[in-house]
Amino acid sequence: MGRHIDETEKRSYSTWNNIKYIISHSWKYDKSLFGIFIVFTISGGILPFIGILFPKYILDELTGSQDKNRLILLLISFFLSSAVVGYIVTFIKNSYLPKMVDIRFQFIHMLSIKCMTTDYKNTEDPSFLNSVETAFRALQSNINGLEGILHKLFVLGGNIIVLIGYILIIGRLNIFILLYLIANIGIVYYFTFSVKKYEYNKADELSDIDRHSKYSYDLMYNFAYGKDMRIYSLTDWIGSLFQKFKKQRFDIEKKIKYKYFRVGVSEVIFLIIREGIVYAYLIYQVINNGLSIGSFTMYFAAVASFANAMKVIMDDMAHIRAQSLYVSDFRVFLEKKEEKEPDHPRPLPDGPYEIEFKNVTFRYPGSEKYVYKDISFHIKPGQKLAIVGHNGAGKTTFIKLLCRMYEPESGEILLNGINIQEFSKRDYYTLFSAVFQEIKTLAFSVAENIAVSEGSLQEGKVLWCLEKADMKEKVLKMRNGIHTGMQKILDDEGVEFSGGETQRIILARALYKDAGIVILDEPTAALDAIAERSIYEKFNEMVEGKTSIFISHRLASTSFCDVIAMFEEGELIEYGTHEELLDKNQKYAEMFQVQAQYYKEDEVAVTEDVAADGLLQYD
Ligand SMILES: Nc1ncnc2c1ncn2[C@@H]1O[C@H](COP(=O)(O)OP(=O)(O)OP(=O)(O)O)[C@@H](O)[C@H]1O
Repeated sequence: MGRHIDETEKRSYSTWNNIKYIISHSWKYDKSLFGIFIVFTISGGILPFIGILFPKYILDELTGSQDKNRLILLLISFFLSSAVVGYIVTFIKNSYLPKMVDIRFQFIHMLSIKCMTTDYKNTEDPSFLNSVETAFRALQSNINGLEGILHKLFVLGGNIIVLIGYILIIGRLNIFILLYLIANIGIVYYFTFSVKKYEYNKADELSDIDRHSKYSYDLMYNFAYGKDMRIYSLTDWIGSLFQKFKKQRFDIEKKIKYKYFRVGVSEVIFLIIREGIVYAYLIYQVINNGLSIGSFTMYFAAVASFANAMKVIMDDMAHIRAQSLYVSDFRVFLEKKEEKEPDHPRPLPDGPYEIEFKNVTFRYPGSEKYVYKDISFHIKPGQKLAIVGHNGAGKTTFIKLLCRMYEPESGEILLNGINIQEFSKRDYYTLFSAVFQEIKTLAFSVAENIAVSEGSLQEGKVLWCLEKADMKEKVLKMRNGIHTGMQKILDDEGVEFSGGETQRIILARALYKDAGIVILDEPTAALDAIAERSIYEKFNEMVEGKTSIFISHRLASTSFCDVIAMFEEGELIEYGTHEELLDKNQKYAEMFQVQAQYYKEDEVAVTEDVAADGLLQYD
């Protein structure tokens, strides 16, 4: 049995651990960044001192011996060194930015792969969907999240060198002034971090709001809902929902910004007190203790810059700590446990395939209600099974379990006698050609849509499948034949097929895959009765020898199957051939008669003996 994800297990990583994680991945992606980092750190560390030390010596020279040669040498060295080092710093800044974006995209790729490969059940789980939003927060901007940390780490080295330099300079002046400055700035740092922490704590709430607001936003631009929007006057309702979510977001952001504003005000007050005291001390030293003007200027600049350097480092560290929380969410998401794959997966058996549900009990995660309680049945190799039943009877759930989208709570599903969980999922999926209820085509060409599951596109095979799905003629008449784009999202000249035509393309895709087990979950719902019959006749021929499962509400279309299973409220209530079930004259027969009546009323003649033969005929 696979293990369900425990959504309550929200772990977190320390900031240091996240830093190591980011550095080790960045090293893997782009080693040159580290060489750039060393040069940048050294140049960035030297640059501010050029601006502090040279003016001191120039001023001392001017107020002292006034040696012209020495003054010229000092001035030339000052301008040359600031130009060269300044140029290196600017050049490197411009060259590392695109590299960091590239690294962020590598992490986005990791997230995308996780989203595309996670257990299917997660995609129907709201808490999982929320955690996707939260994880993405670590990747959606240059200045925050993962890339934000990388930027800060990049400048942190240079800033630390600068800070050490200032500590040495100010420490020479007075150790207590130094300690006072450190304490004062430390308090401001504490305020800043607490607001950042508050902002992070609101992230889950914001994720939830964003998910709702994104959904209503997407609806407004999704023209597939165009008819419903107009007929059911959904416009105002969806518009107001979007406004409501935007307002909720705005209110939270307003609170966060207000907290930042308050921190900003207290920062200014602390700054005035801090610098006022230190500058008063410096002036006192000049007047009473003979501090030279050159030294005064140097200390003055060092104190002003020290506070700034320390604030920058503190802010950067607060930023790294706060953003590290998002990185933790990202990592926790990536590490979310998936259903355990077997350590030594069994090789797939050869077809034809026999399927057995053995005492299967199942309910959806988080749901009280059982969809199946202890159901057992058997599909023989190469047999065509039809599953029928009212809405919500559990037909699609049967397919989800068979395709390993969910695991049974108890019981087993066997393929040729082997529990399906003993195969790797990747291998197992290759066994199925499936057409699901929700028709999803891609905005690529007809041929790509059909051959998408295979590595190579064989045009002849595509045409053959289109012919079987009764679409060849129509597609070949289009401007670019099988290379015509579907939908207009990526191709202005893309075609919009009708519901029935799209369904045929999807059927062609299932034929193209030519897998050992065929699943059709209401594949012909959008087809008219005659088209449906024609498709089924062809499919009947195509699935010969393959194990196939058909789900349909139209009993006429399932009656050609070898055996029929009727579900009701998660129980298998009837099982047998079409004729056997008609003879039994119970629920299946009743449903069949009602539908036959419906067709008759629609002036579609149903020939009794053909119906008994298993196929409804329409004149
Ligand atoms: N993702 C889900 N989470 C929770 N319950 C679900 C989920 N999907 C389906 N159900 C419930 O499981 C039961 C069986 O649903 P299922 O989709 O298998 O029915 P069905 O027979 O295929 O219905 P229909 O003919 O309408 O397609 C229903 O009560 C449904 O509400």
